[in-house]
Amino acid sequence: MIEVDVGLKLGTFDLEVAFSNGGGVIALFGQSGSGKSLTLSLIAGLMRPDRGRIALDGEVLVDVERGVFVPMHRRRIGLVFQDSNLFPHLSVKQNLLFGRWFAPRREREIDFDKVIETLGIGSLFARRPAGLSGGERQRVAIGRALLSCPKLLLFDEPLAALDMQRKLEILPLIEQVRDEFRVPIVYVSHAIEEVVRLATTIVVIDAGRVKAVGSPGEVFGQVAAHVAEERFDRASVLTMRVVGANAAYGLTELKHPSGTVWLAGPAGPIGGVARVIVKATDVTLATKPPHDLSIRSVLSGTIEGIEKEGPLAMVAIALDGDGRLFATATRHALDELRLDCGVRVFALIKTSALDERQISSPRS
Ligand SMILES: Nc1ncnc2c1ncn2[C@@H]1O[C@H](COP(=O)(O)OP(=O)(O)OP(=O)(O)O)[C@@H](O)[C@H]1O
Repeated sequence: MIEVDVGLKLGTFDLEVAFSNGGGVIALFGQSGSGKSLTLSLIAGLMRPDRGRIALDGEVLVDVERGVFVPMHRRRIGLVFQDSNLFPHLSVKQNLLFGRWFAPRREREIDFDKVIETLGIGSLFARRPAGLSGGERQRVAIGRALLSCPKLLLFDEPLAALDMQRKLEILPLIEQVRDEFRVPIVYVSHAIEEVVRLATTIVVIDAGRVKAVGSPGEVFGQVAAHVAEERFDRASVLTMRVVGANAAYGLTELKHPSGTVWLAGPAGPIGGVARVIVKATDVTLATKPPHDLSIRSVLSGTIEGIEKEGPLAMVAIALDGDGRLFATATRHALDELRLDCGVRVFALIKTSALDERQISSPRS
């Protein structure tokens, strides 16, 4: 259990954040410069807050009022950054063992071989970090952090420097770390696909303040207040069943009570359940079922809310059966189609807008 309630003033920037998490992944999500990395630095012990308290599993790491500050190396916290920060003069194996060295012998519960196998890094032992690809470096960095048998793992934009293919390789590994090694994680990112896929709880940070806390569905299910600014961050999380596949075209068919969504790529076994993340900007609205269009993914529902700002609008749709879907539209389109609360609509989703990253298996 991580408990954070701290304040820090740096120049003109004022950070005041409070949140706690019992386990799983807590994601700090927000725009660049909102204070996510500063919050991680305070948890890691890289910086001291001006006020407040941080506790991990009941142990107080920082209590400004009582003069408590546990130094970084005694916090038992593993760090993974965007650039892996491996020691360039050490081999991969030495880097991994360095992480191990920090764990007190009797607390080395995490099995070395299991970590190496999970991350697929056994063949890299003799190599130096400079000779590794970006994805390999991040896998070794995750291994090093995990092998220190931390009480908490901190990830700061670990995928930001990687291309899409590498991201798709590493995301499932982070999920495995979450599920198999059961180390609580605080994960910083401004990529909505990553936080929705990984997080149990999302803390939205905006200009140094906590703006929202909740599950992915709760946090991204709120109606946008600032349409223009938030439209690229707005997404819906829908629970669907995997019902079939079109192997010839590499497509997976997902069913929701309101319709069908096709995914370009795999989504787990047929019969399984998947969470699908649909960005509001990838949804088009129609008042009739579409004909003669290339769109194959269509969900039906009723408009339950509209927020307008400038030329744009954010439309919230109560899908038939269950769930809420957001769609962006221009105000011009709303007027032409006479879209208003209570109107039945068909939401068209571009299949190519959804990839494996937008799909995850819900955790128990
Ligand atoms: N040492 C410092 N002195 C003064 N201001 C700082 C210092 N470190 C960070 N800041 C400011 O604090 C704010 C929050 O920075 P932070 O790195 O936490 O943002 P972030 O949300 O992690 O952004 P990004 O996603 O770009 O990394 C920024 O405005 C930054 O300029």
